[in-house]
Amino acid sequence: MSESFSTKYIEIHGVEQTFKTKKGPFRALQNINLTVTKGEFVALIGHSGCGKSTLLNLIAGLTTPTQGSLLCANREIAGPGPERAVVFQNHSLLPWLTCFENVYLAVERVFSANENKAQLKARTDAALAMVGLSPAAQKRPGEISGGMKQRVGIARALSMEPKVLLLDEPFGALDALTRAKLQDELLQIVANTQSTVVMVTHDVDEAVLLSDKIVMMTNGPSATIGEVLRVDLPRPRDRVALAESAPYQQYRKAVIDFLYTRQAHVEKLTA
Ligand SMILES: Nc1ncnc2c1ncn2[C@@H]1O[C@H](COP(=O)(O)OP(=O)(O)OP(=O)(O)O)[C@@H](O)[C@H]1O
Repeated sequence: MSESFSTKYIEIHGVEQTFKTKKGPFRALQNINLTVTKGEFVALIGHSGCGKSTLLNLIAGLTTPTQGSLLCANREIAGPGPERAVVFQNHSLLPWLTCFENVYLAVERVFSANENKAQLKARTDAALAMVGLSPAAQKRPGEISGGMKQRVGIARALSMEPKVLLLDEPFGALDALTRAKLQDELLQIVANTQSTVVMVTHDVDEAVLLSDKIVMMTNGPSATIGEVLRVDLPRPRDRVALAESAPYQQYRKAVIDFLYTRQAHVEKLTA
């Protein structure tokens, strides 16, 4: 197997997604072609309603395309799988379980066939430690902040050791300071775990700060990929130093130009 072949983690070929609606078929996406390589951080950005979540759901295997194909690690994506963990904006934790139990549930599902309880517990502890949540392990979601809940969601996803981490606006509901802190933590975690990440965002700065590649989508209906911007900023990235740098500003401007000049449609974007 050649190196370039084996490092393609996600391949999307000619994908179209049409929904059945009361008013007839609605084509949300058309002709989507994209490759995400191992260890790459990809941001999906575009105006509200263009189809970012639809595309992420297809990669997650929560839906199937009406045309085209999606592969993960050279295998057709035919449904959800532990190699593709999803973190949603609303953290979707089970409120009656502690943070530890929420993560343990996922660990158990993926590893219980081959590992004993002590090993599963160690994995859970390690995932919570990775997001700095060991002290809150025995608390329930109702007893912790929104940012902490989101960290539990990320810990739960990471605990499954997924090949790909799929993030659907994971920080969208958080205040600016918490959001910045979690972005920095995510950068650190991704550097440590070498994870492959696809993240939906509305935030231009978030996309430039985190990504290796920004996939800019045209407006729907029948949205497609308008442009892919490669972000060649060195890592580790420091938000304060970067904000002043000329290359950062150029990447930022390229995304803003695409969104506001070429796909003008003002809604919900943070620039
Ligand atoms: N199950 C569905 N049935 C019918 N239409 C749908 C369905 N899911 C999504 N759509 C439509 O497909 C389009 C894309 O939706 P999607 O949620 O993927 O956009 P988005 O870019 O993620 O939006 P936002 O940024 O606001 O979250 C929208 O017009 C939406 O109304």
